[in-house]
Amino acid sequence: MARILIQGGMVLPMTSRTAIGRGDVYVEDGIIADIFPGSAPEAIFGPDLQVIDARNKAVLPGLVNAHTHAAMTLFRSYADDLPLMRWLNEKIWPAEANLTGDDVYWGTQLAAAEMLKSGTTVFADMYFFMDRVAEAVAESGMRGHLSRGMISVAGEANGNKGLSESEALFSDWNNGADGRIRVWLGPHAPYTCNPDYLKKVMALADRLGTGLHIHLAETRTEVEDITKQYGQSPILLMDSIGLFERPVLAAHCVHLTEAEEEILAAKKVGVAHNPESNMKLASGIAPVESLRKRQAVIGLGTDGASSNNNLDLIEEMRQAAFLQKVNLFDPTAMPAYAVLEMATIGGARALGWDDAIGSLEAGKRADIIVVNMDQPHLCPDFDPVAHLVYSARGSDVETVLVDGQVLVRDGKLVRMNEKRIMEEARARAIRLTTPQA
Ligand SMILES: N[C@@H](CCSC[C@H]1O[C@@H](n2cnc3c(=O)[nH]cnc32)[C@H](O)[C@@H]1O)C(=O)O
Ligand SMILES: [Zn+2]
Repeated sequence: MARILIQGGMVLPMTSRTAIGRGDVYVEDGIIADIFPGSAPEAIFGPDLQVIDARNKAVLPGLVNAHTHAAMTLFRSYADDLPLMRWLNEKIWPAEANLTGDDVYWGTQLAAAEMLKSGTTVFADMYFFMDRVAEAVAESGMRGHLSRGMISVAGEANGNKGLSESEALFSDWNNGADGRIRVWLGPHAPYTCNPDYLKKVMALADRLGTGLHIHLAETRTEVEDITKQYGQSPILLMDSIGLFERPVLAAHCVHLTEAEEEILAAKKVGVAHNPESNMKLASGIAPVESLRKRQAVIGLGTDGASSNNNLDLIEEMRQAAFLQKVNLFDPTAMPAYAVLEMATIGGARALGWDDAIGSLEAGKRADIIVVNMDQPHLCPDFDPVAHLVYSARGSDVETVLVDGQVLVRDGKLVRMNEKRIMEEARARAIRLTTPQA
């Protein structure tokens, strides 16, 4: 039996703010067996116990990246300073047309390396060649919530391919990698999937017993175009076709009326908030403080590295807080603990994975990060929550466990070959963005 004790840290279980305190987290065979306030009893110790010293460190659940396109790391800083539709149509989609499965595999490896080093243990991904994404997730030791992006606007054959590949991905990989992979369906957006197609996607999801990951209400242009085409906004259109009657993870949700906020909250739609992508593409400011007050389910995402341009959720937390505060002229809006909840248990709920991850509780999987707080920019020690959200950086993450396996130690990747991954990514990025003769 593999036994680990994370000893003497400031434990933030993310079950409630009052539960925060010094303690020992005890892991057995990949599962959190117990959390001892103060210190663990003598009986726990023994020669087979691996002890991780967490004194002057924060111990919290692994961060949940609730929306990304991992392999888009290959397009990091390839196309900047453009609005969404020009960015997609003129730069990203033409470059993506050259992608191979190997590119997606290496791009995902690069993303996994970056995410793990900054404390992210699970990511919700929507892309293509998803079997190769699954392979990279399996090898990296991370957890993946994977969806094959599906569209209907490129023709019926393409739409059907999306459906059949999604079903194959589900049967090959759902609960794969020792349960570290779950598969949902990924209809891309209302402007790339028409209602008839979405109904087919919904039927498939119900037959498989799984959920949907979609982009919704990202830009004003989307809301205008969909309203012109179908007579109602993206959220109302989705509601009217019954999309929200099953688990849904909706990325962005930037442009909402109050009635739409109510629908998202009432239907328990998981909202993936991506403040940096929304700022960079100038999409707008999602009303997440208002959604939070309505008890909506909200997670935090980075979106792809090509619209962020990194996958650092610690930085994303800070931006999420500041954006709400300045937008509402209210410094009490989106307080630090609420942001940390979005990045952990909120994200886990949005992914429908809070049965197993998102908080430190006996019985949950041991996805745990240890952050070094013994540094000038995190001193003195008033409030570890505020430090994590307002002062910390991804590089402060020292140790990362997924399923009880140590994947980052002393800030270094244990099983991944970072140098090899970067060499592959550099070469592939150049090939992908060079016009073919
Ligand atoms: N284009 C694929 C299906 C979509 S995969 C997911 C897609 O989302 C795109 N994407 C990335 N970020 C965003 C965003 O913020 N909004 C909308 N789409 C995005 C990304 O470039 C990728 O093409 C096909 O032909 O089968
Ligand atoms: Zn996206």
